[in-house]
Amino acid sequence: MAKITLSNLRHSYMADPKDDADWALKKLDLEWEDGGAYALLGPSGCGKTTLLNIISGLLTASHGQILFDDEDVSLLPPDKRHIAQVFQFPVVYDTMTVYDNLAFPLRNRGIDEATVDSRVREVAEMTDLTSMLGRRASKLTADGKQKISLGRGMVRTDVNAILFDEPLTVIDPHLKFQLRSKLKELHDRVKRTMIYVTHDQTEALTFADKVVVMNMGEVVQIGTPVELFESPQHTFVGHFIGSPGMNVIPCEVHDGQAHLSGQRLETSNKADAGTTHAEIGIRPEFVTFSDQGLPAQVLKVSDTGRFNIVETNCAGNKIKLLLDEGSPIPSENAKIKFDAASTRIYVDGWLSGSEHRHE
Ligand SMILES: Nc1ncnc2c1ncn2[C@@H]1O[C@H](COP(=O)(O)OP(=O)(O)OP(=O)(O)O)[C@@H](O)[C@H]1O
Repeated sequence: MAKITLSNLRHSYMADPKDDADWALKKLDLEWEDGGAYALLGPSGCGKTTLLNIISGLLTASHGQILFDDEDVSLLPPDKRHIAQVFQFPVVYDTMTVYDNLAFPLRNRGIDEATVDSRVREVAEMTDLTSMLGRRASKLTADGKQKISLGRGMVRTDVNAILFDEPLTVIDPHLKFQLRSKLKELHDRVKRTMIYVTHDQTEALTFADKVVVMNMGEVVQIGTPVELFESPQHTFVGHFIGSPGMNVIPCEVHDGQAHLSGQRLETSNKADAGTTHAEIGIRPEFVTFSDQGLPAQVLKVSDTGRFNIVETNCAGNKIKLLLDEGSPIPSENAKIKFDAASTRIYVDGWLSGSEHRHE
């Protein structure tokens, strides 16, 4: 197990990168604690796989360093880094038994058979494979095979970290929930540094203690699931996390205060000095119908079971509300109100006044 530090890391696939867009990874400085459960979350193309490959050594970064427990491993080949990786598609030897598949990484390193046997049985028990140890891997379903991959990722005790690259892609939707919870449980038991890459917020938020949210090659926020929900540092985080995501509404700024349709809005922060145009971020959970609010027209109501998602038009902006089922929805003369403590001003996408603001 190891603490992993990324220092001043950048990567471009181009020989001569010129502008910002030429970098698959912009400047990254990160520290992952020993034994932590992390998720790397972001849309397709944001640089997740590039970063995983740099950690495992399949790719050498154009700039910067990667350290395991303060030792620079930037130039070490993959087999010297002691990283276990679980990929999107199960990597199993079909002709071998489940037992032999799980034993493979250990036998490959010359571990004695008694240790192999006890580790294989322990990991099989954790991954619910005990009753299948004698079966050929080819006889298992896709999720069974992916459990073998997970088991193989965990069977070695000498790994610095286990990397999961979208490991639930091939799993049936109804089994995803089961495997997601399993992974969390496995982390709690083995306490290894685990990094889970996904574009699915539910997977990231269920698994990780801390989520690293990436967009266009940069980290926009690192936080616990609650922090990402309650205080998004960037409109991207607000919009990407949550269902539906945060409302992001252009507004005018006078003397640091946000105005919408000529009305001043109560917000939890002020706009940076000199700002005239900005955006308001407010989650649908914190918008309500109220006689004191801004005039809005109800466009659509979607019933999700426990909640209603109400889409409104307020001064030309689409604003969503998330209401408990049974909460009244006005049929005319609707007015909406934002909860002041959860209404934030964002400038150039970043939370106004925040230290995290991009330089
Ligand atoms: N081998 C490569 N050569 C050139 N460009 C690449 C290569 N691999 C990735 N890229 C580019 O680098 C950027 C980041 O890609 P990366 O695969 O790391 O993103 P990702 O977040 O893992 O996306 P996905 O979820 O689709 O795999 C993208 O713009 C991609 O087109």
